[in-house]
Amino acid sequence: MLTVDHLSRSILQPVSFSLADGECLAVQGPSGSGKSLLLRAIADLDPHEGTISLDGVACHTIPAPQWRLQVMYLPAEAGWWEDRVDAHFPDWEAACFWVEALQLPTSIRSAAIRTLSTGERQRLALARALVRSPRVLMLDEPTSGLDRTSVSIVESLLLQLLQNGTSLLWVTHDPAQAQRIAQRCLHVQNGHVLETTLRTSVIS
Ligand SMILES: Nc1ncnc2c1ncn2[C@@H]1O[C@H](COP(=O)(O)OP(=O)(O)OP(=O)(O)O)[C@@H](O)[C@H]1O
Repeated sequence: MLTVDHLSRSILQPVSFSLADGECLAVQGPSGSGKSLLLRAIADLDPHEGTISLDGVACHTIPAPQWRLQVMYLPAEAGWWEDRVDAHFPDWEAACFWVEALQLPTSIRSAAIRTLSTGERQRLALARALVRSPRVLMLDEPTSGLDRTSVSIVESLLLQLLQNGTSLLWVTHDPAQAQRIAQRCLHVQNGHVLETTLRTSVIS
């Protein structure tokens, strides 16, 4: 269980909520409202006030890199620091499972990052996160650059992850997607966060 208690930073007003194992919370709100600030603070990537804990262990009590492996933030545009794809995957065999699950060709291994489409890079970044098996995965618009088929593939895969106990915080600008993936939603507006209940259940 992830617990966020009076978390605040810069424009982000104090927010408290919890996220159970295997639960998905949608995060919605206008551009510039503070959604990424919220997720980055939870990943302990930026200074913040308040307490964040995972199964009762507060993030400030463990080294930040260790926390970020368990409570992982995947930005809308992931960073790439090497030219070739496989240079970002220390264990390519393990990565293959996720690469194939995301319906990317395994030949992508030897591709140059700069030659990939936005959608390919987006799915590859997701594979890079999934191979590390985070307990909580925070996704910043993970399907924004994808066609409908790829969106369905990503949603189905993440649903399986939920069923296996991974927790998700999922930023989306698509209200229909929020309805499909989550039962609860955090609405962010001018740094204020309001929790609401969504009507329908997770993806079928
Ligand atoms: N490190 C920072 N310190 C202070 N303010 C910041 C910082 N990073 C971003 N901001 C500002 O905080 C506001 C919220 O930014 P944020 O990136 O969280 O928006 P967002 O809701 O994720 O928007 P979008 O949907 O466009 O991605 C913006 O006005 C942004 O300029």
